[in-house]
Amino acid sequence: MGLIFSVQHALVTGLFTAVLYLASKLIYNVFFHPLSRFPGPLEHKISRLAYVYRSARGTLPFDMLEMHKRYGDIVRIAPDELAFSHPDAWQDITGHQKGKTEFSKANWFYRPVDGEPSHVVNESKEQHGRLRRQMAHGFSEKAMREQEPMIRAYVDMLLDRLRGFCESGNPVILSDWYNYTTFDIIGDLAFGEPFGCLQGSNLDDWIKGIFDAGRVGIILQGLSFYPLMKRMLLSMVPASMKEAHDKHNKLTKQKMMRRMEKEEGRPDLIEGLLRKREELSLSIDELIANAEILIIGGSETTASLLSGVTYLLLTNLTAYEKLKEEVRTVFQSQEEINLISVNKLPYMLACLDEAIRMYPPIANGLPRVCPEGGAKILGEYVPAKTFVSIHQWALYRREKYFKNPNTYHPERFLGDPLFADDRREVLQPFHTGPRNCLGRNLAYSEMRLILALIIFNFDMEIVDKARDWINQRNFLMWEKGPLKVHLTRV
Ligand code: HEM
Repeated sequence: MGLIFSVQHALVTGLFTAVLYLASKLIYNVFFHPLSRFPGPLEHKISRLAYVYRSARGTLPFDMLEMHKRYGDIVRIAPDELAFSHPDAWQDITGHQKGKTEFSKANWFYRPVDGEPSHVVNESKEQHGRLRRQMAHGFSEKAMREQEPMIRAYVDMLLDRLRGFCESGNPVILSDWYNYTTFDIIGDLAFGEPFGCLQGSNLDDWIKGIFDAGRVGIILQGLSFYPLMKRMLLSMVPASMKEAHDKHNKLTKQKMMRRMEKEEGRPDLIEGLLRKREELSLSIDELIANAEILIIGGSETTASLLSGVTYLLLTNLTAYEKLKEEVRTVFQSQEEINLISVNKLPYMLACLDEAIRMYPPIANGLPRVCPEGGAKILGEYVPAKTFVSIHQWALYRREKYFKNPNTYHPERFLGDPLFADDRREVLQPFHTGPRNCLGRNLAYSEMRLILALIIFNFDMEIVDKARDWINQRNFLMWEKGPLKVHLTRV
């Protein structure tokens, strides 16, 4: 009897203490936390759960727009995180800090699994600088000129495969074919060999492994705030998943070994790191991690945008007709179209920029950490260690920065007076500052080459069922459905 009473007593006391702790934490977060003066929805101020829930549901970009509309340019989206939606936020958070400490990247987001090898995107400041300098060689103008024949060969293969569909009369899932092309190109540039996607008309298993890992990554990011639960779940990972992971790693290692056996001086994106491997103390796993991040960052982003621009053109026929006219007037044969000559297509560039605005490949915020001593962002003092982010999709859909933000108007990038008050400097899809995208020029060149050649060679019509294709959820990447298009040879 006495024992039962003691156990009951201990349970009640434990429960009471837990409830008291939680209640005081909630009250502290709302009223006494250093961020309590910033506005935001109550459920976001009290705990991280609301943010995790919106990310896991895939609606974070759209929810962020609603929150910024309601609470303004600065919103408290978690007890320890602020989201900013203003052109100046780019410089304040991601820009060069001129004599001040830079914002670092948030570990919970960039390193969701402890002990995984680092790469250029999640490295600490010093090693990042060294890696970036080396990798930059592969992104130079000279390197890109040398890479062009290889890139062109894959684009020609894409065109050949698409011609086949014209003959069959069936619609083609263009979103898949863009993915096949960009994966094959980046496979060759990062590992020295394509994935065979264009050849086999499907995504290689190795790539599927990367996508699966991405999905798991989102869950692990959210769980970083609940370490106990994370440890528990990680200990329950089924053997089959571990085996798949090991198989993926083995295949990747073989790929990297094959690349290392290739000739020295290959003009690709990994050569710079291989050349200085010892100086940079790069293990084979770190080399692989860098090649993998190039694959993820350099293919899905570009393929998404190509799908996005195609969808937006085929559902905005005035813009589509104008673009056709431009491409088919400037060029008389497809041999004239190359990485340099695509610069003669200003309307196409505007079409791409407007598509990036409406369908940015990286739609959510990539969280940074406020440095020691805190920082001023948009004139407000933000304490050290606060997570801060800029959510691109929400930023680009605000009326205060873009007139008619929900409709497709490439003209806003061509000086049309109707859009004179647009704040175009707000559009920074490749970020700004010392950690901005290294592949920006490559991405633009690749997208312009592919789009110009497709527009030159085919007339396109979207299949009716694909008309609401753009209504997608977002899990760091867009959950793209099949973009079905009828193609006719010109
Ligand atoms: C439309 C296409 C693309 C978009 C929108 C895009 C966007 C971005 C963004 C926002 C970042 C910053 C990431 C962060 O701060 O965590 C980034 C970094 C990076 N991107 Fe891209 N990217 C694109 C295409 C590419 C391509 C084609 C490559 C190369 C194959 C590439 C390589 C990189 C690399 C290496 C970094 C890391 C740079 C550093 O940390 O110093 N990207 N990209």
